[in-house]
Amino acid sequence: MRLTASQFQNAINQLRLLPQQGFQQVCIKLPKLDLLAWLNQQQHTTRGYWKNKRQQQVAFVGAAKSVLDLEQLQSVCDQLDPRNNQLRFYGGIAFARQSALWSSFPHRRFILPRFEIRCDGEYTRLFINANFEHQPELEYQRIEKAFAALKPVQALQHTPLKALSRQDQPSREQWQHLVKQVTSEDFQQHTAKVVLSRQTNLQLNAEINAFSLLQQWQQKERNCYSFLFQFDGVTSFLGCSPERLYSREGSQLVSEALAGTAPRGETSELDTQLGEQLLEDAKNKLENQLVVDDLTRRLKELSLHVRTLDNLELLKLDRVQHLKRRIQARISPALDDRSLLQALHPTPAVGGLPRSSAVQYILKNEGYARGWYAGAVGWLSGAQSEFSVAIRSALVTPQHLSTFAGAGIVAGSQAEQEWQELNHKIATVLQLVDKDLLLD
Ligand SMILES: C=C(O[C@@H]1C=C(C(=O)O)C=C[C@H]1O)C(=O)O
Ligand SMILES: [Mg+2]
Repeated sequence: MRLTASQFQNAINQLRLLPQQGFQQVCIKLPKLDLLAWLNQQQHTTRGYWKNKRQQQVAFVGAAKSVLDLEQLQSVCDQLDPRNNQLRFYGGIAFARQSALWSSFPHRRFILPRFEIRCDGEYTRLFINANFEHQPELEYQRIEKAFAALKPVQALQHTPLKALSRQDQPSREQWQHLVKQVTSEDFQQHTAKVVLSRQTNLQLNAEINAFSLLQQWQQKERNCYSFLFQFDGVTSFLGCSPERLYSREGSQLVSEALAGTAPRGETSELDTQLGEQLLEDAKNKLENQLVVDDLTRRLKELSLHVRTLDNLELLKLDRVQHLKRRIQARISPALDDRSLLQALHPTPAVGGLPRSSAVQYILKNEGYARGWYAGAVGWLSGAQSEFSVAIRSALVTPQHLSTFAGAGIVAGSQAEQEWQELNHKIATVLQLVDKDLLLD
């Protein structure tokens, strides 16, 4: 990053002219740079990355403010100016259960980064954020220190790796048992859908670079959100998710039901055929419809007006294609992101229906802690926000990678087919880690 000491000093002088209270921000124009490569060089314990489907991306380091619980999140939402879409808190909320593996990813974690570099195609800009809730002079010292620690960008290296072992939780046998239980007549009478999931653990022969992995992954999945969060300098949660939880611009809210899956075809004819079959398939349509119904019901309780677009669309990804229905709503300006997140998450695309019994079943039976997998990740500001459902994701430490996949189990689901659906969903990342990794 070519930012001179005098440019930085100018920015600090600008900051001093602003009211020395609350959260403040200044911005400097930069030449274009590779954000993931830049992030890889930084030494700050908090690092993160976000890219939306319009290819607008941001890399951030350090934290001017951290939010760890609902009360703090509420207080931040209350403080944010409803006309400002630049002061942004990035982070996420977990699915539900935590474990030692997820120790730096608590139930909720949002940060106002110390430094953000945003790149939206036209401009590359550095934002410096300040938190004047405490002593301003101390805050200036922190900013100086974080600035002094910034490192110049260096190209990312993509090192080939080998997986030494693979372990699935639940195992194939356990999966068969769970699917049988959920599809049984008795169970179906009270719970129509449970999204069962699996954690696949890989032990690697050498150190894996999370930034390089994400760079390769997002090149394969351009129709996706792309994200990375690291809060302890070591453990990264990253992924390329096709699913929007919601985005909000003022009182306009956009959401979607993304559920129902088929693999991609090897030829374009086969691919079109698989897509057409998916659009007509009763089990997959049911998976999707249950998400539509629940999201519209919940949004109706919160909104002034809700509209579900009539047509089912296909969303084509690297290894799978999905059914998608768009949903729009007009919300009251008084409704904040804390309330929206609480109302909409977890949708039946990752939990099930009814929510509470499906989630209880998942917690009791999956046999591992989902952590931030199937949670919600994104950012919020006063005027705007954007959240993705954290699927197609992985938790990465230097020699270990856990990746996750779920499948909506409804009446008519077959255990073996659903197991294959999980494999299709993780194929993109597995092949990037080790191109010889065989799917079972
Ligand atoms: C839960 C996941 O995906 C969800 C399940 C789908 C399905 O079962 O068809 C499709 C998209 C998502 O709603 C995942 O990828 O982990
Ligand atoms: Mg499915």
